[in-house]
Amino acid sequence: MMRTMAQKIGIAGVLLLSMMLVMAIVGPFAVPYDSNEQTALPLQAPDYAHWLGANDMGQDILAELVEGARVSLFIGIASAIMATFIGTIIGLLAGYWGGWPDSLFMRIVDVSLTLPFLPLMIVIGVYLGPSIITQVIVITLVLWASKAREIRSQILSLRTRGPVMAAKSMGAGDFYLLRRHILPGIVPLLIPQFVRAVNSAILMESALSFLGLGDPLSKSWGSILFYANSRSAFLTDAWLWWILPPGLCIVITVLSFSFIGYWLEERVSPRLRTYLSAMTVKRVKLQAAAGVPSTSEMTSRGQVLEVNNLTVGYLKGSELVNAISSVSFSVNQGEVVGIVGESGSGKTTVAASIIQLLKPPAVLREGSIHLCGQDLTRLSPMEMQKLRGMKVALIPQAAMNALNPVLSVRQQLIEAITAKHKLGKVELQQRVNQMLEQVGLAAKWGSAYPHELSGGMRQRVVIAMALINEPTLVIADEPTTGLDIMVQIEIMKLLKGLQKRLGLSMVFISHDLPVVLGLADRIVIMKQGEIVDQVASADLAIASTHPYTRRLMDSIPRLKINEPQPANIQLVYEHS
Ligand SMILES: Nc1ncnc2c1ncn2[C@@H]1O[C@H](COP(=O)(O)OP(=O)(O)OP(=O)(O)O)[C@@H](O)[C@H]1O
Repeated sequence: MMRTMAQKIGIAGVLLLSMMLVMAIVGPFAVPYDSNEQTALPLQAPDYAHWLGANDMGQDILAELVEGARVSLFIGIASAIMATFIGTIIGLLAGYWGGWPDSLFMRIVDVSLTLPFLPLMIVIGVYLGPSIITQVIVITLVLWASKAREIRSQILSLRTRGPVMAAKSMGAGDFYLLRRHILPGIVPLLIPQFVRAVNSAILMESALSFLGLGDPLSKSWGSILFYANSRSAFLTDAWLWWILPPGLCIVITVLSFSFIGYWLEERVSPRLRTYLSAMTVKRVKLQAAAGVPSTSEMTSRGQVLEVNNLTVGYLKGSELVNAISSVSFSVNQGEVVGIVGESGSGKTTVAASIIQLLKPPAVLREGSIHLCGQDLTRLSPMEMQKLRGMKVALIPQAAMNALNPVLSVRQQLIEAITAKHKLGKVELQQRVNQMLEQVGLAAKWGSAYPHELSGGMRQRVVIAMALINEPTLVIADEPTTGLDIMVQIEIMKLLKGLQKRLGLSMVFISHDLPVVLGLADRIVIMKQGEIVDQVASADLAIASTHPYTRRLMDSIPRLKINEPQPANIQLVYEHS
């Protein structure tokens, strides 16, 4: 069975922690601890042959370590549970209800975060008396506030997310929202928080006890170090048997919790889990890919893009399910290739593969994507980043998602240029104005923010951003989705004009055959992840005999009842 790195680390963490737990739980039966007898260990080094209990002194050390494991683990885990619990409740109340509870709790959090650790211990220790409980209270007081703040900010972001708003609009109550949407959203945050809290608490307890502020009646690993230090063990040979063992126990425990936390974080966060699995599979598969045409071979064919045998899968559990299989097509210089298919046929997966922005759990299993002779599947992320915008650009589906709401149109266009070129201020402004004009927006719109524009205008800005660095290939992934029919026609006219004027090579993706026919020179028809037909647009009505293509054509609405199907569908779009 193949294990991810996180799983291996998690297993190491569990093994290390088990050692410590066995020591804490079973240890006292083997080496009972008596606080009256084992308070003053001698200074001279023991006989190491008898270290593990064969003589009295070895037995004393072991008994103290075992007792230390019980005390340190108890304080660490108890403080972490309390700090995480209090932090979660306060963060939840403040973040979810806002208003005065938020203001009140956040002021308390601010004050708590400024509390100094040592004076707090001394003050509370004086009032309550030094004990394990006092240590748990002080450590909890120090740790809970940062947890509350993290949880609050997570909830602030969760409570305005789409699913929560949708549930609210359906009349869902607060309890339902908290149980179904908010709490599951913060669990992935709680686990690493708890583990970090255990580690911090163990380290804090050790530090307090080492400084002599621990419980004098119990022996933690920190107080063993305190006694060792007070009898100058750091300066003599005694460090090896008096300081090293408790020090190692602290390190092993902290490491074990960190390892387990890392693994648990991956377990409870599906995104993280699929990401790691996808990364593992991707490496294996791509190493296996072979036999792709050489760069010189590709260039001699004169194609801008050649996709060969592309297969991409999505990890579902431990299974890799193909979303697209053996997809092959090419785009010539100045040609527009339309990819048409019903929802879920794999169009977006093809687009994301070309621009190498497949998101986990997607795995590029095999195939090659040659852009101007370079196989994009073999480029490093850095090399690919350099090509994006310059050689290949994407016009995405939802313009609003592609634009930064806090930057003006001009700032965003300037950012797109300066990411790739060094231009002076005047040249930058000229280029931005020129691009705005090319997409049919007056220069004054440069100072507008995305929310001040209509959907069609936003889409124009996105087109301007994609074209501003004059890419060789443009991928337009359903660029008219969500726009009304008149704006769709405007955007299609704009794209067609730009394509002709700039001689763009383009992959145009849509589920709408008439829309694609209005622009594309060649049509690639996809169904269930495979290409089922490829034909020149002009010949589609006559040349294509594939039943699926014919069905798509039959589904195009006719303008008049009883009007015969036009021979060239391209006319339908142009007249509409
Ligand atoms: N994140 C994902 N996890 C698992 N499967 C996915 C994921 N994204 C897409 N798929 C699957 O991949 C297949 C192709 O999806 P893709 O989005 O590429 O299709 P599409 O043709 O672009 O659809 P649409 O037109 O609706 O956007 C679908 O079967 C879909 O279920």
